[in-house]
Order: sequence, then structure tokens, then C-alpha cells
Amino acid sequence: MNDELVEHEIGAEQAFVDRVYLQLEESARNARQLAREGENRGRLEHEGGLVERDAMVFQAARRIAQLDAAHEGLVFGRLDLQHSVSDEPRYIGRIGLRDSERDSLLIDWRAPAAAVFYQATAADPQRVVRRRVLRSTGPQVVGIEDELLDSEALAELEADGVELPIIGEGALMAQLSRARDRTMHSIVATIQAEQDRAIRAPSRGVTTISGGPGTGKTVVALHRAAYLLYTDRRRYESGGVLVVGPSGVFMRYIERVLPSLGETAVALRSLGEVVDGLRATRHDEPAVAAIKGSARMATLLRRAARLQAPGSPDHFRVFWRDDVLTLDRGRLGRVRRQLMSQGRRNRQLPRVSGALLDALWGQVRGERGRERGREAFEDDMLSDDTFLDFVLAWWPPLDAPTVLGWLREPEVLAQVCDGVLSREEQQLLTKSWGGDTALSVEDVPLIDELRYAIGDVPQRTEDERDLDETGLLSGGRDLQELMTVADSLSSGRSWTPPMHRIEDDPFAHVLIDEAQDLTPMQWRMVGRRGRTASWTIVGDPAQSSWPDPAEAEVARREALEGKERHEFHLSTNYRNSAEIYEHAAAYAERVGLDADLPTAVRSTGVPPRVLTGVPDLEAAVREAVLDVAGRVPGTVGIVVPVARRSEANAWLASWPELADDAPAARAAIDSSVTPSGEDRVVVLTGLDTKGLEFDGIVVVRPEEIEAESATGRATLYVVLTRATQLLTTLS
Ligand SMILES: Nc1ncnc2c1ncn2[C@@H]1O[C@H](COP(=O)(O)OP(=O)(O)OP(=O)(O)O)[C@@H](O)[C@H]1O
Repeated sequence: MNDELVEHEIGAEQAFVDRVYLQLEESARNARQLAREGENRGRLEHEGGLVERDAMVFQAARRIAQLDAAHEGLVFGRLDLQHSVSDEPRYIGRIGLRDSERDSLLIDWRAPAAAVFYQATAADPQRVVRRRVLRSTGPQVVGIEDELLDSEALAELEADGVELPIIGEGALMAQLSRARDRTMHSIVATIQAEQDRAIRAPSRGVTTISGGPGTGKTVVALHRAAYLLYTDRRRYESGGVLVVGPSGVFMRYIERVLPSLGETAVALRSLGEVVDGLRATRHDEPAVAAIKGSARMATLLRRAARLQAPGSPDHFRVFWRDDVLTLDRGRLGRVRRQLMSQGRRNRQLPRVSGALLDALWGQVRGERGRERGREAFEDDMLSDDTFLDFVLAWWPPLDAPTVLGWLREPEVLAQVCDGVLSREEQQLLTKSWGGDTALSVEDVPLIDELRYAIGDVPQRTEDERDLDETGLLSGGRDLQELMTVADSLSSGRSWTPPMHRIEDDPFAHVLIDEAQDLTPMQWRMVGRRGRTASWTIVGDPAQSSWPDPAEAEVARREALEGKERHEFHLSTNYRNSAEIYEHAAAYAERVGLDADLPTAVRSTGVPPRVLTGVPDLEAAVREAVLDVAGRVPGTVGIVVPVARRSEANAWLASWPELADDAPAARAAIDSSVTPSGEDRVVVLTGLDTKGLEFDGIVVVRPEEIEAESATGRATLYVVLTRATQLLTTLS
């Protein structure tokens, strides 16, 4: 390649990029000015001024956020079109910008006019002659990659004296060969045609994106979220977009993609964080996870939601006028059943005292009492603290963690397990909830299920009047006090964070990543957030770690019931070198995984290293890790069986050669958490690697990872497909 020519072209592009940055500064200044004007207008204290201020400040603030975010490779694409279409090049960027004459300077990658940038191919150039990708560091153009799409049109242009040199090896290969760091990057500059179709698919019903490892499902889904926000901002920003992924580590891995595309209004949540107010990171062991994830839990929890609060009174007795009035077990049982038949338990709170008064009044026989009448009877009872205390203790307002807490007692659990869980399964659950254990990721859908089964406590603002009418709030009692009563029944567990109300759960769009791993209970949980939403679902069944795919499929169908389907399939593996993927695919075939095998496009000439029968494991791992870390510039993952995680972290922390690359390893020795900080070299378990990628992977004792659970083979397949450059396995 002629260096002078390259420099000349870079210089010409730099001049354009400089112009864009000047414009960007001016637009940012204008946006800030707009924000200030909005503030001032808000000081005029009439209503119109305030509404107007909110709208202006909101718009301006969003624009500022967008422009700030756009600093990473703001301008990345250029299209030279046949002159019959335009003799000006068309520039594509992360956001759209107009110059001071309001002429288009930069086209947003999501705009219809940018679609051709991704869809044109040499076979179907769509009047594009040359597609150019600019590589930049901040505002500095550092490289150019061209693709010639229409050589005949180029010849014609050259005959007219127009020069369009073709430079570089092609943008995609350059992009795929880059070193990996700890976060995923956007692919706006190199989205491929089949990916573009999935990104721009209209948002109706359920869009599923399938494909084997490394085909870009995650990154495509994130670009789709950005695309949807662009096309219908009002709907998706006000209704919300929820992105759900497998783990906190994964969410941190993908968290920068959307902001780098100028989008910040998306809720990114791992499966342990889907319920507002809860945050679980710990996983139960596979046998417990299999029980907690099963749809059978829904039956069990429905029963639990109807249980009488453990420790609550089952008898009430009062003298009134000439009568002894009693509520015994039988009477209370009838009132309970009647109330339960009318709707969710917490929603019945305003009716409880009325129903009990009915049952008591029916027993008034004495003449003096009948003469005074029902109204006087109610007045007397509702000013009687013993009656009010009984009502609150017998039918306390409940929150879902409290009800789950009841099931920690084996006798209470046994009451709801008949025909649902075996005795051994009950014992496993009891053990998992014993002691001071924090909530697990698998507990979160159980709490959500209970939230819906018991309903929200009527809200003070909306329903205060209702409650007041019952007398429950008389004498200075309020909802706060009701909740305190509930707490006193909650057997000392620590799972009572504030949770939003269930009516606040729904989103306008729900995006599920690694969908093959959702358990039936998790499908029910996310399903409730997307009843009226459109959906994007990405996954690869061969990578599933859920042992009962048929049961998960039923729950998935129920969650998406009645929605139309649109399916997209991705067929190229952009992550692994061809050599690494060939090894992984051969493994999948050998162990009988029904895998969707994509084509890996990038060859490195370096096959995986497979070491067997190593005598000294630590020495062998050390040699392998140092070798890989010395040969790749980016991240290295040491993947180990769960039982070896602490040991492996201790090894890593003790190797002086890697002290700078793995400062967090020491802290991870005793904890059961995986990679933190910005370490280049990390220890992970098989399940931790889901969705992630590394330049190099060293797999320690793959046969043990395989034997760890019923789906260990799928987990090992995932592990073998995480490396971009080098893979070593040690058995
Ligand atoms: N068009 C593209 N241009 C550049 N890089 C791409 C492109 N498509 C995908 N990639 C890269 O390929 C890698 C794999 O992408 P991604 O993680 O989205 O795949 P996936 O299908 O979700 O993988 P898995 O199912 O194995 O977790 C990422 O580094 C991503 O940036």
C-alpha cells in the first residue's frame, strides 16, 4: 500500500471530521443555552411556564448527554454513491448532526438513509460505489478501511476524473482481530447485512434472534434496542426498555455499548436484579436451582400465599351487652375462605374487619344488643383495641419476602408441598434457606411470584379512605403501623427491602439475552414485565444450562402468549478463530449436543493446545497461563470447576509474573464471587463465562466441568467458544 496515498486520504477525512467536531461543540453550546432558558422560564410561576420548562430542559439535557457520549468514533462511515444519486459523499455517525444552515452533515446510523451502508454488498451494491470505514481514537482519524462494491461504476467515475482510491484490508477483519478488553464495544461501523436486518426489524410482537456462539446475538440485540429508541423515542422512553442478561459480570461487560451509541435510557438488569429493590448475585447449587426454577414452584407458592400467617391467633372472644361472641377456628376458616375468594390477599385488607364484624354480629342474641343495633355494635368494636389488634394479627398486611420466609420452617413448607415436591426436595430447599444465607438469584422469581399472588397493600393515597372506613386507621393507626405488625410475624429474616408496586413493573420493550438459560420461574417473572410489550429474545439452545428444556418452553410460550413472531438467524461466528471454533464444534458433535454450528470467518493458523495427563496441575496451569498471557495483548480467562475456584485464585495471586495483571485475584480467594475490577487475567467457573469473551482461555480439568451438572457438556461447549485467539485445555 502506498503510504503517501493513505496519509493523503486520512488527512482529507480528518478535515471533514474536524468540521463535525466543531459543529458538535456548537450544538452542545446551543443545547446548554436551551437548558438555561428553560430553567429561567420555569421561574415564571404559572403552570404553562413549568410545563414548557420541563419539556425544554428534558430535550436539551438528553441532547447534551447524547453529544457527550458520542466522542468515541463519532464519524465512522462514508458512502460514495453513483453520481446519478449524489455527487456528495454521505457520512454516517453515531448520532445525526446538521450544520448551521440545517443541512445534514452527519447521518445517524439508524436513519433510513444510513441503511444502505449496512445492506449494500458487491452482489447488490444498491448504487454504492465505495464503502469506507474510518477508524478513530477520539477525534483523531487513525485508519481507513475501504470496500469496493461496484467496479464498473468506479471505472465510470474515474473516466470522469473522480478519484476514489481503495485502501485497507476490509473493516470487518480489522475489527475482529482487535485485542479484547473488559467491555463489549459497539459494532456500528461493521454491522453485517444479516445482522442489520435483525436490528431494523419492525417492533411488533416477539423478534427472536438465534445463532451459534459468537454470531453477534448480544451485540445485535443491543443495537436493536438503540434502533427502537431512535424510531419511537416517545414510546420506548416513557414505557421503558428492559434488557435482561445472565449475571452482573455480563451486565458490566455490555454496559458501555448503549451509552456509546448515545442511549442511556435503558434498564440493564441481571436475572438477580429484575425485581425492583432486590439484588441477588449468589447462585444455589444445581440440584437446588433445578427445584427453585421449576414451574412446580408456582403451585407451591400459590398455596403459600393462602396460608394463615404462622403464629397468628386462631381464636377471638368478646363480651358485648348480654352475649359472649366468639370466632373459633371453624368460623375464622369460613371468613378466610370467603375473603380469599374475593381476590388477592393484601387487597382484602379493607374488608377484613367488616367480614369479622358480620360473623360476630350474627351471634348477638340478647335483646339489649339487638335493640342498640348493628351500627352501635360496630362503633363499639372499632374503638376496642383488642378487636383491632386481633384483626391486624389475624390478617396482617404482608410482603412477599415475609411469606417466603415462612417456608423456611420445614413444617410450614410441608403444608404446601403435597403432591408437588418430594421429601428429599423439601429438605434441599430447607437447607438452602437455612442460617443467614443471602437471597439467591433463584429466590428472586419466587419472591416475584408471591408479590403477584398476595397483591400490593392498598396504597395510602389511593385507598386510605377505604381503610379509614373500616376503622383500621382510626385512633392514630396508619399503614406504617400495619407494616410493623407484619414485621413482627416475619421470624427474623432479613429479606425485606422496599419493593415497587406490581403495577409499576411493566415495560414497553423487553429484551432477553441468553434466553436458553431462563428457568420456567424466570420466564414467568420476565413475562409479567412484558405483557403489553414488544420483545426481542436472543439465545442458542445448545448453550443451555437448564436441564428441562420442554418445561422452560411451556413457560416461555405462556409468557409470550398471543404475540406474533418474527425470526432471524445469524450464521457467522465473529468471535472465535476458525481453529478454535473447529475444536469446539467437534466437541459439540462428539458429545451429541444438537448445536447450531456457524461458520468462523477468521483464521489465525494457531490450533488449540490440548494437554492431557498433566502430573503437576499448578505447574502446568502456570506454564499455560504465562504462555497465553505472553502471546495475546488483551484479556485471559482461566476457567476452572467450581470446587477449584479458590485454589486457582490462590495460585494466580501467588505468581509474581502476573501480579500486575491480576491484582483482584487475592481478594477473590475466599469469596464465591468471580472476576472483579479491571484485571486482565481472571479465574472463572464455567457458568461465569456465559456471554463473555477473552483473547485467551485456559481450561483447567474440562472433564470436571463437564461432570458438574446434568448440563455440564453444554457448559463446557460454552467455555470452549469464549476465546478469540488462543485456547489451551489441561486434563
Ligand atoms: N458485525 C460485527 N463487526 C464486528 N464485530 C462483531 C460483529 N458481529 C459480532 N462481532 C463481535 O463478535 C463477538 C461476539 O458477539 P456476541 O457476544 O454478540 O455474540 P453472541 O452470539 O451473543 O455469542 P454467544 O452466544 O457465544 O455468547 C463480539 O466481540 C462482537 O463485538
